[in-house]
Amino acid sequence: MTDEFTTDIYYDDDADVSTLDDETVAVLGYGSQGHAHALNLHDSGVDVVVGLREDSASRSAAEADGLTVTTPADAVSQASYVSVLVPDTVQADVYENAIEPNLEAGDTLQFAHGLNIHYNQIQPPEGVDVTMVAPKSPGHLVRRNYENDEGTPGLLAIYQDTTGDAQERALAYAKAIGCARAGVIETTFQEEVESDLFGEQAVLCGGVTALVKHGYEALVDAGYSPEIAYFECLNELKLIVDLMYEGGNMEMWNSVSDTAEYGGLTRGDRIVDDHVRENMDEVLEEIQNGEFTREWILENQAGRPSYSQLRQAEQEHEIEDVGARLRELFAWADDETETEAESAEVAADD
Ligand SMILES: NC(=O)C1=CN([C@@H]2O[C@H](COP(=O)(O)OP(=O)(O)OC[C@H]3O[C@@H](n4cnc5c(N)ncnc54)[C@H](O)[C@@H]3O)[C@@H](O)[C@H]2O)C=CC1
Ligand SMILES: CC(=O)[C@](C)(O)C(=O)O
Ligand SMILES: [Mg+2]
Ligand SMILES: [Mg+2]
Repeated sequence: MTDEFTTDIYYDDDADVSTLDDETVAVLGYGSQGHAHALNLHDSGVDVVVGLREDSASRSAAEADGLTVTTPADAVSQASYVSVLVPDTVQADVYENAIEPNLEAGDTLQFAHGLNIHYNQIQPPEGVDVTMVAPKSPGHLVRRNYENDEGTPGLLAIYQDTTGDAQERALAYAKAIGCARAGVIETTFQEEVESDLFGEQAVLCGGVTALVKHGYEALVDAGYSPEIAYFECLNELKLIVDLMYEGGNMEMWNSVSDTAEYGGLTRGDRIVDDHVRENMDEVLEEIQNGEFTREWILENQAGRPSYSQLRQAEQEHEIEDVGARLRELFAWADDETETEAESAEVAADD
């Protein structure tokens, strides 16, 4: 563990996967996170059973991957460690119908996102440990990094420690899925939920795609070709962010031209200005006061009308078609099979 920072960060040497030797881990769900956790745990020598509905399209993938698959209720009844990796919006229902009836004293109930616990959608019983191991990465990269002998940073939180060794078991789990290779930061359910919801809304998913689309539209509306706009504002973003990922903003600044560096440093704050920060603070407030979660729960209860409409509009944005056609022309495109994300998306939709 390092104490260089304000939080405790744990690494492989701080955890022992053999802690789980006598445990059976039920992984409920086999989508983005579920398939990664189940396969990484399995490859780390942990006894895993996957819990999926009888009609789930994910079943064939999990069985083809050599994993034992059963229903969520049966998986929980077999397990002493339950990892809830179904969508946030169905967790309360799965908990009520499959988990709670089969949970036993001394079991671990674990999440990869704290929303349902923090916003009181699930009230766990006394007598069980309630933990969180939350990878800071999309699931298919949690798997890819593990297979490449790398890892993804993760957050670890203990909501309830009845047995006295909740943290030891959660750390063993985090190591088994590869997070301790990169660092496991101790936090709380509240801090994980609020920072994760904010990050995905304001920066990683919402903010960045809005920036890309506005940049694309500004160029195309000014008469530049869609192909140039796509390569400039979307494709090259990965290459830029790769440098930031490897060595911080300065590695990127050191690699781009002086012209780009001067232009970026002088104009960047005009594009993402104080008004954007005010909007960020407003979005964070909606997360902290529960407004976002209430809205998301009501949206699902209504059958996702806005979600479906927004997703359709996103799919129909010109940049999607231009990008798909350009990616097909990449010299290596013929080698591509269905991407992991696409296969995880299929699994998630069932
Ligand atoms: N997607 C990501 O990369 C990340 C997700 N998380 C968290 O991980 C958890 C799982 O999310 P994802 O992996 O994105 O889910 P997903 O949508 O990719 O996959 C959901 C899986 O659950 C199954 N499923 C759906 N409804 C079900 C039901 N009623 N009963 C049983 N199985 C059902 C689906 O067949 C699928 O296998 C969530 O709490 C999420 O917030 C945390 C970090 C990152
Ligand atoms: C991949 C991830 O960390 C997210 C954006 O928080 C999520 O998928 O919920
Ligand atoms: Mg996240
Ligand atoms: Mg998230």
